Amino acid sequence: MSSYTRYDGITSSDWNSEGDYVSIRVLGCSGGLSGNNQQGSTCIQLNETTLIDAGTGLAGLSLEEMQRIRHIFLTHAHMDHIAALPTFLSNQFDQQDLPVKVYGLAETLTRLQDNIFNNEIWPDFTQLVESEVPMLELVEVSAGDIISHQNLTLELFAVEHSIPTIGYSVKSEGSHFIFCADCTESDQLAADLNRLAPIDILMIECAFPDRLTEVAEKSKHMTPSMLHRTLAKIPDVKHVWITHLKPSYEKELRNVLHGSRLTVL
Ligand SMILES: Nc1ncnc2c1ncn2[C@@H]1O[C@@H]2COP(=O)(O)O[C@H]2[C@H]1O
Repeated sequence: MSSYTRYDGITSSDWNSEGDYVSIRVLGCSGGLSGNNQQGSTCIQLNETTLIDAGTGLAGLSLEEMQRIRHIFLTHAHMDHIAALPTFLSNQFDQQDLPVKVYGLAETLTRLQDNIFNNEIWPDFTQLVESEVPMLELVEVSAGDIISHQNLTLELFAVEHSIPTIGYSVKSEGSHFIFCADCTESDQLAADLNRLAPIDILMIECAFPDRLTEVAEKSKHMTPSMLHRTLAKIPDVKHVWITHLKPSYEKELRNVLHGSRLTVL
């Protein structure tokens, strides 16, 4: 039986009684640098070798666990989703089965190559850097792609955010997990989630309180009202995991985010 494990060790039995879903480990899902509960920013482990995003939550893996990661599917290039990628790659010197494959939209990969792996901020690990094979391979993916990856089927869908961003539907042995990444309310999001349903677990964000609706609209995030309106349109979801709370508003958001199928991570 698979289980869900959160970064702090909470397992599937805390979330649901069925439990027989794809194994997901949420290593981090904060919307920033969280000071209160040590939670890192976005990083979700799908299996022993595969992550979605490489935020500071990645630091929750042991060195040995990090050195087994060979696939990272990125949602977008914002820092809270890639912050740990450069130093994570440095830990791969002399390891087997290189390169690490990092998958993302063309716009995401270009931003990484131009602004991070440019031999100024960090070495260009897509080239040989004192290792026998390059440590990093950038693999372009697109919204609409369906990827068979090990025992998982990943379906990529575009979401509305301030830079090009994709969400991931992850199916495994009859279970279905969706990570919407950073996104704001849109008709397209509701339509895509209904098209992809039924959904066992929907991981979706809520970054700002309603009083900051204007900021949420400008930065393309969700408020509780936006989230509730979205969820009201997608009935076929068993569990909703709410993520990406901005640390400054976390207490305020936790006070208002309640509902029968909702869990705030
Ligand atoms: N117009 C804005 N006003 C205030 N904060 C913003 C604005 N645009 C972006 N941000 C912040 O910058 C952050 C960049 O990463 P995120 O999209 O997770 O969240 C964003 C917001 O916290």
